[in-house]
Amino acid sequence: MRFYKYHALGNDYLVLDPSDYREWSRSAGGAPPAEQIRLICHRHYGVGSDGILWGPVPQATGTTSTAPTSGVRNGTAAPDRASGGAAHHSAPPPALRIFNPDGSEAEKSGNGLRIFARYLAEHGLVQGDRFSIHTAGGPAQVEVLERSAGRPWRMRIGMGRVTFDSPQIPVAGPSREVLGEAIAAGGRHFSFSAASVGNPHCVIPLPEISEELARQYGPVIETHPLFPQRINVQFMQVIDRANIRIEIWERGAGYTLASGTSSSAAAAVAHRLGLVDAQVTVHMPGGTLEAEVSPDWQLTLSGTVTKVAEGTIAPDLRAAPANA
Ligand SMILES: N[C@H](CCC[C@H](N)C(=O)O)C(=O)O
Repeated sequence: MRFYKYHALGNDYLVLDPSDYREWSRSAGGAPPAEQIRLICHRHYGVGSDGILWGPVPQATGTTSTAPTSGVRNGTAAPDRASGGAAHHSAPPPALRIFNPDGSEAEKSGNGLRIFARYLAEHGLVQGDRFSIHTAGGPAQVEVLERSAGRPWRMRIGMGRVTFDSPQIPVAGPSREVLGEAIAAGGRHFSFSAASVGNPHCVIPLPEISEELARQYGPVIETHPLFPQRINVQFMQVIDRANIRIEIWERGAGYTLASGTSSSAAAAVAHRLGLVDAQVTVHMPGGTLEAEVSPDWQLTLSGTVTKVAEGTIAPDLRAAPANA
């Protein structure tokens, strides 16, 4: 039961390959039980991580569908809008499922995709510097930019098209673009915009932001009734037309040092509100990502991936106390 630990600007993940975990990959859900995910990600009782990258997911036999074999669990069963699981006859792109430390499943992860791309390349599971990875939130295009041995790799990821449409995110209420709306949380009023790059985001522009602000109001907004599938939250400070700074509270993960989909959503909202140009550097506590918004709202992210360690999960971890 091997794990491969990486971080992307301090947002760390464990890659678990289903071929190492037959009991789970052959189970009804085709993935680790939520309780095991919580345990493995636990910072004291487990290996510790901001999430699990479960892949490459075995493709359905017969037609080489590009959709993972089962839908998203505990999260938005986001349809694969890009290919709609259409069958095709070339080898399907490797599929990735993403789990948060609380056991919920996410449709997409920008840092997770960069990390999984490095894992696939290092293990000869893809060829060349350009390939795609299928996620429940749609396919992502990868380009390996730098792969020097023993140093962080740099990758560029096509994150797909951002949408501000309430039904796609989802945000409760009439169908509309969610821009500059009011929300009350924790006794305070904010103006927010919402976006999806496959997973849901609530972006709150403010003149001043801080970790304390994210930790105080993030959890209340994450679970606000406006957001039926919960939501990732970014408090955003616009520095100038080419730089923004965000503090992040992630759905199902809490406070994180960096987030690719959060960077994408924040850059897209800032651009949609006319606050920044199409190329934006996103500054986070863990480091910076370069985001680019195309005229048709396709998001591209570039950033590093650092390998931390690899090892074996001990059998007794799986029997740890229920209150872990
Ligand atoms: N917590 C997120 C998934 C991880 C996103 C983040 N780590 C990234 O790099 O995009 C969600 O439930 O949608």
